Amino acid sequence: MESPVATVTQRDQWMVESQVFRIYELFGNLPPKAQSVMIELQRDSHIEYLTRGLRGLPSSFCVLDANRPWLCYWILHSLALLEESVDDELEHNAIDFLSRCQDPEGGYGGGPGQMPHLATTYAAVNALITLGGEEALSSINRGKIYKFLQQMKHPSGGFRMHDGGEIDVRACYTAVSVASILNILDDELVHNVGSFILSCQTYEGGISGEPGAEAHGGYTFCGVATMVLINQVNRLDLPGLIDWLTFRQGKECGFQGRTNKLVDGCYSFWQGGVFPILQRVHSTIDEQLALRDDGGQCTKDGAQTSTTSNISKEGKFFEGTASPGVNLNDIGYDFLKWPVISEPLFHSIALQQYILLCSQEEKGGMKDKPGKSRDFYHTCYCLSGLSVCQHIWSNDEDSPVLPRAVMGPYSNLLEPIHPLFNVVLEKYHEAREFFTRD
Ligand SMILES: CC(C)=CCC/C(C)=C/CC/C(C)=C/COP(=O)(O)OP(=O)(O)O
Ligand SMILES: [Zn+2]
Repeated sequence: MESPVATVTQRDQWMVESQVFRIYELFGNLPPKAQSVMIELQRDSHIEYLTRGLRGLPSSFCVLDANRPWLCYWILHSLALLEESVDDELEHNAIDFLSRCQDPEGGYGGGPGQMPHLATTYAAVNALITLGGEEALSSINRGKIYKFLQQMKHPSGGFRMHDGGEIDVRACYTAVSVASILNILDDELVHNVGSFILSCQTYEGGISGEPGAEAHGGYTFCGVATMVLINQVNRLDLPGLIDWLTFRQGKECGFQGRTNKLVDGCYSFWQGGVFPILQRVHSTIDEQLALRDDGGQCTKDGAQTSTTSNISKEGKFFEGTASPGVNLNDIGYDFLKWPVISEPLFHSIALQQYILLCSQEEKGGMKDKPGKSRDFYHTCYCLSGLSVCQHIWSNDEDSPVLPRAVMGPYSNLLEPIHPLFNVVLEKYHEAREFFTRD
């Protein structure tokens, strides 16, 4: 039987060839001026668009009234990726606003006085971590957030988005991501989360929002990142996941969110962002592939059916409890040191071309695709995806990014992110130090 590795590599090769051909066809048709303008990241225009958005936040987003912590995160994270800081007044206003979104009983709502919600809690916490500094970080009431997370925990193992709300993979990710980055993740919160996510991996290989639904990029990122953070990534069928994921990069060079749908700039992160995670769990992938070659059953609980004793360092599975000797709250930090030996399984230059040529607005901001309007959500996730593409060839956080990894001039280079939390790496380290000191 042909090895699944060979299949992935072969398909990857075909994909690369067709994309390279397609992009030169597209790019070659642009007038020379447009080529040089568009291939460059319009850094100043993006900064202006984002800063204007942040200034207008208190008054101009009535239609997104329940999403204002998200707007803070999308804008602040985009600015941080562009290595741009905000002035003291804007920073103070953002901290003050987010503090007013914090529920006295724990968690953050979509606006002051609104019911706490896991998605806006994730957004608020990531926004404050992105701002950094004593005022922002100490404004987060971790004890109350822990209580809120306990209240959202459902007997199935999953989490509800809010009181009486939906139970899905997004809720698992936002709860686990917040708990992990704030150093409050424990066995009680983790109990059966892995089984819930496992029940959402579909026959296609990707992950859906809830059992029985369709695999989708947004939920796939959430599911994979959560499984790593709870040390259970080996329970997923990783070769199946890679197969699904690699086929989501289309001939337009961008990613689609699900089979037979159109590509969209935001999936540059939701799909593209899974690859740097997979690169760090290569030994678990190899183990699952070896199990297939051995004729062993490569079930979703691969570690349990392994015929070998060679269980990889990362992702040992112990249901309901942390693996002995593993501190759950250290996984996100240790993950950064896990060795990267495989090359990315997608075409990172082609994706940068899609982002810069098709998603970028010359006047600032990014969008789904040509013909659509720019918005802060797409700006955040296109820039996050662009950063992933540029840094994916670097083996560790200290090795420099080579010019050939960056599409366009080297000045296009963005700050690196922590792949599991999607916050700028430097901001992550500051938060880690702050929340682990006693
Ligand atoms: C951290 C966090 C809260 C993550 C959210 C993840 C995320 C983006 C989920 C996507 C949800 C979804 C099914 C969109 C489909 O939209 P569509 O039908 O308009 O788009 P499509 O045609 O591209 O599938
Ligand atoms: Zn989109």
